Amino acid sequence: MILKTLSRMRYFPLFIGMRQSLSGSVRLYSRRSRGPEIKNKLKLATTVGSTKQTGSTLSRKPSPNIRVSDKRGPKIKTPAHRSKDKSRSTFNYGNFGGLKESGAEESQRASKIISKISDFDQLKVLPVVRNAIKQVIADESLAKGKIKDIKPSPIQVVSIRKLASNLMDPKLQLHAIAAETGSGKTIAYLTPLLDYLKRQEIETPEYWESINKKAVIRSVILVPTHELIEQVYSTVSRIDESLELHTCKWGSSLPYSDLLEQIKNRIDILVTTPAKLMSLFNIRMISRPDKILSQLKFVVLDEADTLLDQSWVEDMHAAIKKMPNTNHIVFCSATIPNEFNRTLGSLFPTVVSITTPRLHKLPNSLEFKVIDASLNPFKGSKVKALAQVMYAILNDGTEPNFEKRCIVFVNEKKDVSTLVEKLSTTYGHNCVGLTGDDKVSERLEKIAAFIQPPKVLETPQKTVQREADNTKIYKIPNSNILITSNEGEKSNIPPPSSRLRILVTTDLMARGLNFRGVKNVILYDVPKTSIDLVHRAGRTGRMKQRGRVFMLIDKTAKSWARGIPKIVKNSIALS
Ligand SMILES: Nc1ncnc2c1ncn2[C@@H]1O[C@H](COP(=O)(O)OP(=O)(O)OP(=O)(O)O)[C@@H](O)[C@H]1O
Repeated sequence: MILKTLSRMRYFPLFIGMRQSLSGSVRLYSRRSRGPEIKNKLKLATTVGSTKQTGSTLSRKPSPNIRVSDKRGPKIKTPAHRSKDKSRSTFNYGNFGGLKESGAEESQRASKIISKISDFDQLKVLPVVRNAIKQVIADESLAKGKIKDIKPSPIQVVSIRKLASNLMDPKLQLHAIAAETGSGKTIAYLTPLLDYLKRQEIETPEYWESINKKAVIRSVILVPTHELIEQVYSTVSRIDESLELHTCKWGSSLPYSDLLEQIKNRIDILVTTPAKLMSLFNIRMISRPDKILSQLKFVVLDEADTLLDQSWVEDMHAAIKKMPNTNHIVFCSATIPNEFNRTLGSLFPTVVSITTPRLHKLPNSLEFKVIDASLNPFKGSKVKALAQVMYAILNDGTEPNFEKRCIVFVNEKKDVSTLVEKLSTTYGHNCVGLTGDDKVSERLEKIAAFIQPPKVLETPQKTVQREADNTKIYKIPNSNILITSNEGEKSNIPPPSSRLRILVTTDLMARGLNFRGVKNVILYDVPKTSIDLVHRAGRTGRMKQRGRVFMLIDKTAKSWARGIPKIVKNSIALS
């Protein structure tokens, strides 16, 4: 009961925060209206500000009343009181817990559809769009498959099928796509978007004639970071040619004059952030921004739980209000926090959710290891434990022909530089740190080597010949990772710097980024919430690839942190 009241309280400031910007009313989308209409005004209490996001997750204080599992070990909670289906169990993780549980019926329905549809040809998509999408996947996906072997992922099956059912219906349609990290959600929303644009051209030729030479934007994909603009645009731009569409990315480096040029030639798909889109109304050179957005029919909010978080919801809401003729709004995320779920339900009561049975489950291709730094030989030093794990990753014989990459997540931005310093100078690693304080251009440069597929090594790694055995060997519990007590072990392998590349960062890089072929993620700090855990761990083990997550704990770690390997193994959803 305490949890419920508390989360309602936490939710309530959301509307209060909005009141300050929406002059006393919160617009609600009514069931019958074609577009946004004021349905009723919420009576709101005193005001509190809304916290601005500062390039890493919001610093929320854990509420004292949140119950964490007891000392005896993590409780796998069977929330009988919460879900009718007694057989399901979820794992209440972190200070908040607080992820929406998908109902059993919803999962069963999705499983049934997924079992019946295993090929793109079974989905109602224009052949030209289907071929373009399969080509994009074949070009991008690491599992260099042949076009004919490309199959839709579960979330792509259920999303494309659902949106295709009434795709060209003129009324406002709202969908929320949610599935585990690395499950192909980008293609899941891009396919219906492309299909919509091409059908508009084919099925309404007069309308198409009336706009195709106009200065308009037909669809927009909104994302929270510049890195995601680059990533999503690199996928979207691959279909330019084949579908004769004008695509545009509006990040930090696009001058207004170039943007104007592109608008003049019609933009079919714009990839940008909400703030950039809203700045259209402040560009002197643009006299009628409302006209430019008057033909905006398809809107996607990727990482939607961030875009409708307390720190963004005002910009987001203002942006959506400027799109009066939208046909489709698609919200997309790997996590549905309860708070987001309530916001969505209140602002957009007709939203239809599209999920898969693996929502809020960590990828089952993940090996999840918990390493207790309070044990010997680390004696409480997490830096030592980290160094040993790096040493083990370097020498465990995995990825023998490629440069290994490892992403280290910390909770606090201030710890990034200290850790980079330690790993580079004390242990000689090739290591960079990235936070929201870096310029966008620096950030893009730093992550480039992690977004690209792994680099091939000139001299493949030979397996380590262990020297005379005066070194003690430590085995990480339930893993094949052996750690020696003597870090300075000499052996006939190239220095670490040429074989392992390390990125130390915060949650800023945890969302959505498709770190292609990165096999190792280290959680230097225990993530505070299940949302952070899902997104950080989800940077590896993507689209059925293997991946390893090492989480460092010490004696201050709560018992629920130790329960993660079990929930990954048993494929239990986080709640
Ligand atoms: N049908 C498919 N078959 C094989 N690979 C695919 C398929 N669809 C997408 N991929 C690849 O899977 C990877 C992950 O896709 P994507 O980044 O869209 O995942 P996501 O669900 O958005 O992840 P996150 O929740 O972390 O944002 C990409 O490299 C993409 O090229």
